[in-house]
Amino acid sequence: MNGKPLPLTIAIDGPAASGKGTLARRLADYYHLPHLDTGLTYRAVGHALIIHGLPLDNVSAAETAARQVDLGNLDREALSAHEVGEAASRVAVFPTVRKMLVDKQRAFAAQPGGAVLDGRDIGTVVCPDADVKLYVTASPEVRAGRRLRDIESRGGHADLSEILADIVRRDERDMGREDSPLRPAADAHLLDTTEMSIEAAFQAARTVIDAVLAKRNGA
Ligand SMILES: Nc1ncnc2c1ncn2[C@@H]1O[C@H](COP(=O)(O)OP(=O)(O)O)[C@@H](O)[C@H]1O
Ligand SMILES: Nc1ccn([C@@H]2O[C@H](COP(=O)(O)OP(=O)(O)O)[C@@H](O)[C@H]2O)c(=O)n1
Repeated sequence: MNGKPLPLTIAIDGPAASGKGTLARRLADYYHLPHLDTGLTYRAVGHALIIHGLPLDNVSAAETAARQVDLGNLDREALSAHEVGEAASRVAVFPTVRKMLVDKQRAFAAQPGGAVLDGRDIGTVVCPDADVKLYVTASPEVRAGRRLRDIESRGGHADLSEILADIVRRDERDMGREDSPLRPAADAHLLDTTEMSIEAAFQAARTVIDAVLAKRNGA
């Protein structure tokens, strides 16, 4: 795209390893928008507790860590470990932690040109007025296979059935929590990538976004 009207805010949600981050980065690049992977903010909190040897149900330590999260300084490499994702979903149930992180995420989303954000509650809570909302999903088995390949590509080893069990447990926790559970916003476009390549998912998302932009332009 070139010369597309701004601002444009794109909200992408979905369960673990559905491909939302890959899609978000691709769309941000294509539409020249800043991107925030909000999962990294929850991962940063979980990671802080792990490295200080603190239990993951220590709310006040999680609050302190959440207050210190700096969006400009999120180390994707250090935060990408599978167990940090699990820790993130444990601390993500605390409403006070969520509020601190959501405030930072909303400030990012409020940039004049718009932004792409991906996570679990972007279309429902962080950016309920987003121009485009996508809910990316895929079968748990396919998602577990993708996560396993991620781990192996970083030189790690893991067991597919354990990864699958972790993913199912994380889905249940994320969908079942009281505050901001994972669910598609009523006006989200569903994108099931179970049998879609990264390129096909990108093209499908582009079709949705370009239709929204065309409508906005009165086409
Ligand atoms: N449509 C797709 N088909 C195949 N692999 C994909 C697809 N989308 C993403 N992936 C791969 O799956 C893995 C998880 O994707 P990622 O974008 O990190 O998921 P999420 O952000 O939802 O956790 C990555 O290795 C990515 O390259
Ligand atoms: N907007 C968000 C983003 C992540 N999270 C939590 O953070 C965890 C890690 O998110 P992530 O997006 O990095 O995880 P993956 O989908 O990459 O495995 C999720 O399992 C959620 O519990 C959240 O509650 N809200």
